[in-house]
Amino acid sequence: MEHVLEAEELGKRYAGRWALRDCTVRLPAGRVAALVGPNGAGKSTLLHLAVGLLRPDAGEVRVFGAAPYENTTVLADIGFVAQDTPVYRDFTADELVRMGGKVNRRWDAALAKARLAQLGIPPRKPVGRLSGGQRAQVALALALAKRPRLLLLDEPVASLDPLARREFLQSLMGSVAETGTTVLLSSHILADLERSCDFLVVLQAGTVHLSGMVDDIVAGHRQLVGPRHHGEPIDGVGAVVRARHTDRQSTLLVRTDGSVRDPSWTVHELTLEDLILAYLADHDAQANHEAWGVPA
Ligand SMILES: Nc1ncnc2c1ncn2[C@@H]1O[C@H](COP(=O)(O)OP(=O)(O)OP(=O)(O)O)[C@@H](O)[C@H]1O
Repeated sequence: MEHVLEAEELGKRYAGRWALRDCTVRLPAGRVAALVGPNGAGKSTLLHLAVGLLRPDAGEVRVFGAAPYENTTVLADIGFVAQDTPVYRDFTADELVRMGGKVNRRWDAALAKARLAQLGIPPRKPVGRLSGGQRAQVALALALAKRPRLLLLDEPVASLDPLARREFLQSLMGSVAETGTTVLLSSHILADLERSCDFLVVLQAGTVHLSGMVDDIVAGHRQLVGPRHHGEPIDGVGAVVRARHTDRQSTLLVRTDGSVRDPSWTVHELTLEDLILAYLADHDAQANHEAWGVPA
């Protein structure tokens, strides 16, 4: 399988503190991948390393086989939209489309114009006077016009209304299906992801907790509800990811490679959103409380 992006024990420190650590992940070609994790998990840091804006402090990241920080030629194949959609605010969308043609090898101005026209973005208004969501659409249109082989999007839908969000993700999937572009997008809006992404990377406190094809991940997890569990093995369960207990009952998120046959457990399937939330919940509670000097 061809991997577009490969990170191997990748690490980045800011002022001596690891923002990303031992990050090993491989992104297969042609996927729309979601990068999820709580605030401060290291998502932007990973994306900035992948587009060569940051230099790794440990390990390595390769995009199309090259290290982006050292090898800037690979950047022609990468489209990137940063979190704050930093387009030049004094320029109009039309001017930005024309400027893009001057600084990019491959440039599909017609594609950008068709997208912006369809979205009703005014061509001759400075983008600084557009709404946040309209600016995000301009930034995406410019990134797509570059005809990138890998598109990195840092929270692209955060400022979009629900309809625009759906349209954005649908058109993204359409454009990916047409061009074979691989996409890695960070998002906090989990409900959208199951429909639009087929690969998932879960980051938590700078490390990868889960990555793989969405269908495999969903098929490989179940929630079990049953009698109070004290760690004894359960037939059909590979690992317990998370456990919650009352005096008499336990609720477990488990990895399973087959059916759970023990009749004392009720087995529930999980949505992708439930699964991600279960992975993320409570994880750093102890460390965070210690950092603030208050009891957990
Ligand atoms: N320039 C910087 N200087 C110092 N620390 C930084 C810097 N940028 C990020 N950090 C820290 O690195 C960690 C990871 O930040 P990052 O922005 O990558 O997280 P994120 O997952 O993108 O968060 P969010 O969802 O809030 O955008 C955080 O603890 C953050 O405070």
